[in-house]
Amino acid sequence: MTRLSVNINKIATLRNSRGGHMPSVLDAAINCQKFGAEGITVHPRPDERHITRQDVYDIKPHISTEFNIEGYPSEAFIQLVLDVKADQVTLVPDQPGQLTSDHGWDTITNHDFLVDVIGRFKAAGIRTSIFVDPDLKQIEGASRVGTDRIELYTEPYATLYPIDADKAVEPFVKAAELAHEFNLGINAGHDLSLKNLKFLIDKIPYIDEVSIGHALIADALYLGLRNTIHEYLDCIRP
Ligand SMILES: CC(=O)[C@@H](O)[C@H](O)COP(=O)(O)O
Ligand SMILES: NCC(=O)COP(=O)(O)O
Repeated sequence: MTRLSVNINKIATLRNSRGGHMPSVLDAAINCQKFGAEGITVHPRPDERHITRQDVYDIKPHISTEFNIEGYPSEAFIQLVLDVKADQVTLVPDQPGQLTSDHGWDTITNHDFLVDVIGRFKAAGIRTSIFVDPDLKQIEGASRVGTDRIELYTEPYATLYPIDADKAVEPFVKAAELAHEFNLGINAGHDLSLKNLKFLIDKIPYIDEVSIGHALIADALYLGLRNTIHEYLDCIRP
């Protein structure tokens, strides 16, 4: 059954815009779980544009579901994740100045690096996921680096979906089928929304987890956080 992990980066964006503590990122983590979220995702970027390192420490004791920490595996990031012992770490190949995550790993050229980093997290009992494009060569490369899961980068799906849903989802179905053959767990995320989520789940029902933030927090401005989370859950389990 697919789990919904709510990414609360954008709560922190709003909080940081005034330099204070409102809206509370911790309250958001607590309430998202109370409203039905089955995980909390944060991406503490090096510039702390939204989620800060301190947020990660503040949130951890209040996670009653699953804590997924995303980021580029710099030594500082690795130590942070090991220190708080996240339930899952999602490795993304982001450069510090990137506007957002916009591509998956080259799992072939980064093979040795990923094997080393993944091995450190697995030795600590932390589930690993690596951000990948729906490229069959990269999925095959992912099967060789020891990761527990992949996370399919779904922005291309979300962009093409309104134009041609079947064409948009096709590469993701093929990538998921291959990952399944390799016994890799399958997460998905980036630009998923109330518009495109149900179709993706219908076509790939064995997705383990979707992590959704930007659109969900935007929807909550109009629907409220409780109703929004319920609507996203209804897309996953109608
Ligand atoms: C990895 C991914 O696709 C997103 O979770 C990413 O963390 C979004 O980052 P921003 O919220 O900084 O755009
Ligand atoms: N891994 C994807 C994620 O956590 C949230 O991405 P988005 O919904 O903010 O685009």
